[in-house]
Amino acid sequence: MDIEKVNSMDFGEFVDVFGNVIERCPLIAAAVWSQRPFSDLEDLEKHLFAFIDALPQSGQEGILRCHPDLAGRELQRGTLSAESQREQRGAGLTSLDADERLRLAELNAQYRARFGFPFVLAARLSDRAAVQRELAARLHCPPAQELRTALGEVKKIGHLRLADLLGADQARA
Ligand SMILES: NC(=O)N[C@H]1NC(=O)NC1=O
Repeated sequence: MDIEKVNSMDFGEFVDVFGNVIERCPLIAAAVWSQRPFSDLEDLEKHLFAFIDALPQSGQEGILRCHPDLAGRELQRGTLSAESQREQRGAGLTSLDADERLRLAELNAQYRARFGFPFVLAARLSDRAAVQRELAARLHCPPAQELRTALGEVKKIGHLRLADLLGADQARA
């Protein structure tokens, strides 16, 4: 998919295609649509991320709260978004044994109790051992620093999802 195609999308198509670049936050794609035309993929990404950066802390925390836990109940129930399912499977989180699942559930709960939002990590850049290690380490970070780290992970996830969307059609072209 090239940038001309992106710039020619009407609102509905644009939100359909880019609405889950930021997990379960289609409002962000909806907001940047009116900022077309984009000069390239990086420009589109810049607008999406600038929207996140401009939000008050409550909005940024809201974005984090839209993310499902890693190896959490939604994975067990099969109710994840297609993107999240792929990412979590890729990191080996669908094949944890019972002890690993329990340990992650405990750490996820401690993290949520401390910060008030779920632990977010770009699973595609990680694996099951690193997820647990990172979660245990980030549990001890100061809240303001942790909010910045978590939003950085949201952007890494978004960057990879955008690359998938724009790379997929290039392969077909
Ligand atoms: N909690 C969390 O990090 N979830 C996200 N991470 C990722 O790579 N995909 C997700 O849905």
